[in-house]
Amino acid sequence: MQRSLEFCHLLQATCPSALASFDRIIASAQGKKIALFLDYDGTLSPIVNDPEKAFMSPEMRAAVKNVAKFFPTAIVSGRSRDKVFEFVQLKELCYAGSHGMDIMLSSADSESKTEDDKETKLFQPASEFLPMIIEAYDSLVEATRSITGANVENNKFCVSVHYRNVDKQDWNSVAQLVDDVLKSFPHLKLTTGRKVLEVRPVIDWDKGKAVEFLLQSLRLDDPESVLPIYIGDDRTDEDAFKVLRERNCGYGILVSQLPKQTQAFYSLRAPSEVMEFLDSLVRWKEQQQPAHVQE
Ligand SMILES: O=P(O)(O)OC[C@H]1O[C@H](O[C@H]2O[C@H](CO)[C@@H](O)[C@H](O)[C@H]2O)[C@H](O)[C@@H](O)[C@@H]1O
Repeated sequence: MQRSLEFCHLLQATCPSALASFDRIIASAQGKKIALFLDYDGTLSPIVNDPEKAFMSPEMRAAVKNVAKFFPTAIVSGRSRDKVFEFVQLKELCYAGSHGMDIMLSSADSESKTEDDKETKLFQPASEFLPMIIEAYDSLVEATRSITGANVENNKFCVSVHYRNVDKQDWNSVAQLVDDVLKSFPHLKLTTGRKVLEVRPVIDWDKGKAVEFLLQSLRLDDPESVLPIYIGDDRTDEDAFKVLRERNCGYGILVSQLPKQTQAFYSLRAPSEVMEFLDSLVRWKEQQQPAHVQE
């Protein structure tokens, strides 16, 4: 208990709580439109052992639905776009799957329009890698078959090799097997996340680039009139935090219970605090509406 309190102080010291700093955050949003970017696993849903069961709560879904009524909102996830949509189930959002390599500008539009219209709303900078990713997925499944608890997930333009449920003494073997497979795929690279090894194309594209692309495409790239806020918990979210910090145009919010090196400005300790933050944004916006609009 003592130890976790100390950690908490350290994190607060380097990266203040977004809830405690809420007034300061909204003060810098005065006269601007807030644009929200939300990671999924560990941010909107708690981390669980089975990636197929990482459901978000109905309360969190309602909180995201509510913020999206007031602010343009996008989900930016390492999951495949289809999978993360299956979890979130909100048509009013934009979705960037596969760590930003599969962007659908508006899922609401995607159902009602023709195939041509759909294509103009889709951005897939790694599409040429699709056959290679399928091949790598098959090889990784085969290579890790003998490791109890290892789980390979196909995220369309990238592949996740999970070791959360693998005995700790076999973690190095998983890493070695993945390295060995990658020797046959020089155009794929490895990144790491929360008890997961992520295999993806070597292209210069990440969640940071995806956020820049979304800001531009949605005409939200004027820092004088837009304040982007990105909330995420993982290493891959750091690319997005960095973009906002370097452009000096918005805030990254790291979701973490432990102190971490981060490019984020603020922190929240768990998805429950993310929900509280989203609810606070909605309450603040509702208070700003003239009475006749609220009725
Ligand atoms: O960018 P994200 O939406 O955060 O996706 C990153 C990875 O998230 C998922 O894995 C993580 O969450 C799982 C469920 O809680 C957990 O079991 C796993 O250990 C975590 O690494 C997802 O399954 C991966 O494919 C994503 O790359």
